[in-house]
Amino acid sequence: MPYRKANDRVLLEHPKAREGSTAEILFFGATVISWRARAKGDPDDLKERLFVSSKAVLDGSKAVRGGIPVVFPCFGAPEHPDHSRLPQHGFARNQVWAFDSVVTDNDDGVSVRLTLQPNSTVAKLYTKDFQLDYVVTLAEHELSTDIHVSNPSASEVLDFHALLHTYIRAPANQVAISPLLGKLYIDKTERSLEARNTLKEEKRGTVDVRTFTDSVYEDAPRRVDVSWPGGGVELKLDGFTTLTIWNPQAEVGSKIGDMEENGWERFVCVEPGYVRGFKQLGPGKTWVGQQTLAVE
Ligand SMILES: O=P(O)(O)OC[C@H]1O[C@H](O)[C@H](O)[C@@H](O)[C@@H]1O
Repeated sequence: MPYRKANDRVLLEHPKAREGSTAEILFFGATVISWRARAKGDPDDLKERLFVSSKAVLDGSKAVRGGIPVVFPCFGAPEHPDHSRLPQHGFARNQVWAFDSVVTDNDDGVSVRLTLQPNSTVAKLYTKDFQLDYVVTLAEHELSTDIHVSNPSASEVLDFHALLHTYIRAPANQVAISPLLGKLYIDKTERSLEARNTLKEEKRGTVDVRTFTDSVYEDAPRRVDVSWPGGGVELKLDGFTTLTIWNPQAEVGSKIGDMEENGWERFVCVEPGYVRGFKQLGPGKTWVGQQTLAVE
């Protein structure tokens, strides 16, 4: 059986290889907290590809610092009246999701679906109807995480942001991210509100995170290359409109309580999303954002 369910998580195991790729998903936040995989053609290269802080809290009392937290329905501090009582990045990363089903289970890989619907905790903060389905698929060299947002309402529009806050394990000071040349972005490291609201144009052929970086690019590319000497991960994206690149460096990272010592040196967050303007989803409609990570 290529998946194992425990009380608080599900473990996916690739069926083919004797010691194949694995992924681990906490029901809390539907947070993927581990993805071990090897690069194609490199049998000795099985290793962890996601960063989770050693100080991350995994008992469900706070969002996980690392892995792939799911951000919904607001990114950052709430701006929309429907979100006014929500914390930063919304509630999806702080709720226990239900294990729904095994979607596929064959020689290519294994795929499971987790779901989140309104519950009594969410209802205290947020009154809109919604249905989230999250399908996580483990293949030999790839991990796909697809978020489906549905609006069950018969009459109301659902306004939301959605984002996958992917912490890629990487030597942060050596990563090169492309292709972002010429893309417009918001620089959230700017001090004044005016500067934060002014679009900049990316002039670099490859983007690095050697200084504190918090950039929200418009017009997300369909493929993003994150590489460093000796390694890399490619992201294939569909449905997303923005790409956020975040690394707090010591300047901000040292103030994050659940960040391990010098943790910012060991990851870059590459975050496909729909976070510039709200997705306005009509009654009965579904929006899908798909991310596939592949070891290079
Ligand atoms: O500390 P968190 O709430 O998990 O947020 C961590 C980071 O998430 C995103 O990358 C945002 O662009 C950053 O502004 C934020 O600091």
